[in-house]
Amino acid sequence: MKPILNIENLTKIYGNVPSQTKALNGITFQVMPGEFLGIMGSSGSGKSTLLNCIATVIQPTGGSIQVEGVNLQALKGRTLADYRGKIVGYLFQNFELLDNLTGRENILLPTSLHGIPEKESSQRLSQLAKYLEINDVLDKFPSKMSGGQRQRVAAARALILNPRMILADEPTGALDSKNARNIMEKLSGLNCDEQATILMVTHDSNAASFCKRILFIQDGIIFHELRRGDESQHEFYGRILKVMAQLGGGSSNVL
Ligand SMILES: Nc1ncnc2c1ncn2[C@@H]1O[C@H](COP(=O)(O)OP(=O)(O)OP(=O)(O)O)[C@@H](O)[C@H]1O
Repeated sequence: MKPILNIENLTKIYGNVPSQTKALNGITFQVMPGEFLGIMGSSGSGKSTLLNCIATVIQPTGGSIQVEGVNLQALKGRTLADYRGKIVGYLFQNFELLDNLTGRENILLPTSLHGIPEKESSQRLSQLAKYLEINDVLDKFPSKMSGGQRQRVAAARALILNPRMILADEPTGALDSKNARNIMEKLSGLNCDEQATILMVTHDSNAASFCKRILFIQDGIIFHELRRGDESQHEFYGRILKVMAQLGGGSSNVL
C-alpha cells in the first residue's frame, strides 16, 4: 500500500531576519490510507503550522508534501481548488459554519461549489445526517444549534464530498466533555467503517486516545511517536498522558 500523505523535511520559517521563527524544523512522516493520526505537542510547537501547510493555507519554506503521489506545490488553479474541495475535508475548532445558512445549506455548500449532481449530494447528506444524528437540526440556523450539533453539522460538511483525507484542527476544543466524546466516537466510527483517513491536531489527551497513532511535536520537530496497537483506549490514554507530562502540557480529564 502506498502512503496517502508523504511529508519530507518540511520547514516553515515565519518573518524576516532578524525576527524569524522556525515553526517547522525538518519534519518527515508518512500517513497510510485509513490511518487515524493524532498530532500533539505543547503550545507553539508547530502543530497548526503543519496542518495549515497540508491544507495549503500557508506555504512551507522548504521540503515537500505529497498527497497520493502529487506534490502540493505543483497544484494551481483548478487542480488546487479540487484538492482543497475534494481531496481534503476540514474540521475546525470553531466550526466555521455560515450563520445565515441552515445546517442543510451549510453542509451542501461544497456540493454546489463543485457541481455535484443533486441526487448524489442528497443521498450522501441523508447517510451523513443519520450517522451524525443531525436530522433534527438540518433546517435550523447555527445560532439555534448546540455546540455539539454545530460540530456534527461541520463534520457533515467536511465529509459531504467524500474527501480522501480529513484534516481536523482541535475539533473538540470548543466542546464540553460529553460532546467532545460524541464527535470523537463519530470520527473514530468513520475511520473504522469507511476507512476514512484522519489527521487531527489536538491538545486533548482524551480525544487523542481515539487515534491509532500519535506524533508528538516539539520545537518544530517530531519528538516522539506512539502507536495504539492492541491496547485499550484507556491504556493508550495513560501512555499519552505520560508523554504529555514530559512535554510539559496535557489534559487532566480522565475517560
Ligand atoms: N503568522 C505567524 N507569524 C509569525 N509567527 C507565527 C505565525 N504563526 C505561528 N507563528 C509561530 O510559529 C510557532 C508555531 O506556531 P503554531 O501555531 O504552529 O503552534 P501550535 O503548536 O499550533 O500552537 P497552539 O497549540 O498554541 O495552537 C510559534 O512560535 C508561533 O508563535
